[in-house]
Amino acid sequence: MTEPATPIYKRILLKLSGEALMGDDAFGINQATIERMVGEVADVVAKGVEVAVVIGGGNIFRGVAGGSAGMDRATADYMGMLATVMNALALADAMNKQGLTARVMSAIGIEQVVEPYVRPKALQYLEEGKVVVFAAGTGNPFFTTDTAAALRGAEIGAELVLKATKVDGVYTADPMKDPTATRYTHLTFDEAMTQNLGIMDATAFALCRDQKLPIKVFSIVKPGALGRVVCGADEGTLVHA
Ligand SMILES: Nc1ncnc2c1ncn2[C@@H]1O[C@H](COP(=O)(O)OP(=O)(O)OP(=O)(O)O)[C@@H](O)[C@H]1O
Ligand SMILES: O=c1ccn([C@@H]2O[C@H](COP(=O)(O)O)[C@@H](O)[C@H]2O)c(=O)[nH]1
Repeated sequence: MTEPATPIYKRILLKLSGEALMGDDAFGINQATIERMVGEVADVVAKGVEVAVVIGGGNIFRGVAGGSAGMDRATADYMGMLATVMNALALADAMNKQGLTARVMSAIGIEQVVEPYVRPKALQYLEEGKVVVFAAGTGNPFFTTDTAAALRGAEIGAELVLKATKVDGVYTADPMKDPTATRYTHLTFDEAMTQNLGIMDATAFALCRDQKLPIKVFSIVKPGALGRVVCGADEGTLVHA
C-alpha cells in the first residue's frame, strides 16, 4: 500500500522530548542525534509545513528531581526552564547549520541570549517559513514543557500538537515499566486523563481538550515518522476530543 506523501497540516507544534536528545548517552545532548532529528524537521519544512517547536529539558534537569533532593521546588523548576534554553540553543544551531532559519523565543527574560516570546512576532516568523523554537516552557514553575506545547500550540493556531518522544505512542501503561502494555491507535482526552496515562500531564491534556487541539504521540527515534505523521499516515497514537 502506498503511503500519503502530501502534508495535511499547514502549521504544527512539535514537542521534542529533552530526553530524546541524549540518544544513547546518559546525559546531555548527543550531536548525531540532534542532527538526525533536525533532518526530519527540515524534510517537513521543505514540504511547506510551518513548524514551531517546544523543547523539553529532561536530558539536563527536571525540577521534580531537584525538589525531591531537598531544593526549593520553584527554584529547581527555574533551573529546569534554563535547561530547555540550552537545548533550544543547540537545536536552533543545528537547524541553522542544516539550512533552516530558526528563531529561539524564551518565556523568561534573558534578552542577551535569546529574544523574548512575543506572540505576533512568532506568528510573523512562522508565516515567513522560519522555525520558531519556544524555550523556557510556560515561564512558570510547577508546569511542564508538555503544557507549554499545548499553550503555544493553541496560541499560534497549530492544527496538531505532535509529541515526539522515545516511545511510539500511548500505551495502556508505561511501556518502559510494563512489557505487557499495549498501544492505542487513538483515544479521547477524557480517556487519557481518567486512566491517568503518564505519557503527558493532565494540564496539557485538559488545555488541548478545551481548545479542541488534537495531539499525536509518536516516536522521534523511528526514521521518517515525523514526515509520515504530517502526511496523515497511520503512525503513533492520536489523542482527540
Ligand atoms: N501510558 C503511557 N504510554 C506511553 N508512554 C508512557 C506512558 N506512561 C508513561 N510513559 C512514559 O512517558 C515518557 C514520555 O517521555 P518524554 O521523554 O517525552 O517525557 P517528557 O517529560 O515530556 O520529556 P523530557 O525528556 O523533555 O522531560 C515515555 O518515555 C514513557 O516511558
Ligand atoms: O513551564 C514549565 C516548563 C518546564 N519547567 C521545568 O523545566 C523542567 C524541564 O521540562 P520537562 O517538561 O520536564 O522537559 C521541568 O521538569 C520543570 O522543572 C517549568 O517549571 N515550567
